[in-house]
Amino acid sequence: MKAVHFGAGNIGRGFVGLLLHDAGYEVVFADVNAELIDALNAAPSYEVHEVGDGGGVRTVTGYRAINSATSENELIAEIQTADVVTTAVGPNILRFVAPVIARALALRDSGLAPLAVMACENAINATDLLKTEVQSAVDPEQWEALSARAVFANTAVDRIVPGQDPAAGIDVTVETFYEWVIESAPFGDARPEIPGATFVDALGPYIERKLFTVNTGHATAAYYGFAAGIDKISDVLANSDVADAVRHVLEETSNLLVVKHGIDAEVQRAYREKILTRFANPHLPDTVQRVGRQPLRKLSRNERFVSPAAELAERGLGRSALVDAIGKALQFDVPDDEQSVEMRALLSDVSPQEFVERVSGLAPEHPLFDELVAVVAARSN
Ligand SMILES: NC(=O)c1ccc[n+]([C@@H]2O[C@H](COP(=O)([O-])OP(=O)(O)OC[C@H]3O[C@@H](n4cnc5c(N)ncnc54)[C@H](O)[C@@H]3O)[C@@H](O)[C@H]2O)c1
Ligand SMILES: O=P(O)(O)OC[C@@H](O)[C@@H](O)[C@H](O)[C@H](O)CO
Repeated sequence: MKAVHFGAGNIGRGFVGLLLHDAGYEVVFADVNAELIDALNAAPSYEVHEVGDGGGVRTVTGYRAINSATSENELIAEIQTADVVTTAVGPNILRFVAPVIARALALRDSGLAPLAVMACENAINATDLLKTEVQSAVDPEQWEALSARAVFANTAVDRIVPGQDPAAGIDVTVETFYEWVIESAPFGDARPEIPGATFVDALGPYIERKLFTVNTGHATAAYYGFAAGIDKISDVLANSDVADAVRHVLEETSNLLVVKHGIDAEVQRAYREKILTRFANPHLPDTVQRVGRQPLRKLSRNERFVSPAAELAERGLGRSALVDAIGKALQFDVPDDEQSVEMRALLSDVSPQEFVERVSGLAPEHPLFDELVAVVAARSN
């Protein structure tokens, strides 16, 4: 069995690549980072250091790595005969990897079993987005035939993989916890063999629970922590103001998840308590800069703050902690982060109303709109 994985970064090496390797796949990493590709190809294996309770060292062997920027034909040939394609490149990058997948599908033997395509990104229905991008890279008359050569399935991935110490080379430090949930319906009776993953009938509740608990809580901790001058995520919750803010935000998103998806309130309470212990893992060298990265993406319409706050507002439920956290996100000032720089420019160049429309995608008549305008205006003053 062969899997091609786009994005040999933190989650690519420390989670998706590891689980595919454990499942018996020959893993082919594709990445645009030439140094990383060379380092992977120069070593017969890399180590995944799982830190925290029950931690240990895992070794990934038998992989190859291809520079997708310079060796496109080689990559297309690999995808043509692969069983699985996964991505962990960031939702905004999916449009760049889609044309290569489209070209490989065009050349793929129609007698082969369909290629299983799964985007492993922190976004709702990321694989649907990838599929749309693949389709738009194909001649419309060919799409019906080509689409039969692939199965696209949405997934939710959860494992905290911090930025890595450059001295570690290609080895990766990760937390011990992991969860990979995959929607089963697109595969029918022919699911890919990935023992470390869980297949579910309906992914919606799982991806929303993950994004609106793990990622909303994480980003809240990052933005409050950054504003308080704290660098390490594991130190952030020791600040009682930050801990209160994170708990309050998670109570609000939990209310939504319980009402919307029928998740048991006690199960959800235990889930969020477990997550707080994961954030506080002192062995993970994670930073507020990584967790808060790309604030404009995180403040967009279908993301971890605006989506739950908008739905709570539509239902007449409390969302003040989420709105406050959005206000904290506006203080994220990291010169190396392009979206932080862009956000700061927007805050000074456009009115609060225009900022909210452009960044959150909400229309002025939405019940959350004025609350967001107020928080942006307070920040701009
Ligand atoms: N790190 C985590 O804790 C974590 C956990 C769950 C999900 N995720 C999600 O996984 C995705 C990747 O996150 P990460 O933390 O691994 O980021 P990362 O920056 O460590 O890795 C991304 C990799 O993608 C590569 N890349 C960029 N453009 C590319 C292209 N056109 N083709 C091929 N490769 C390309 C980069 O060179 C980099 O190696 C994001 O969507 C993130 O939200 C991350
Ligand atoms: O990857 P992002 O930028 O969407 O979010 C940053 C972190 O919250 C995220 O990477 C978590 O570590 C991860 O989602 C845990 O499963």
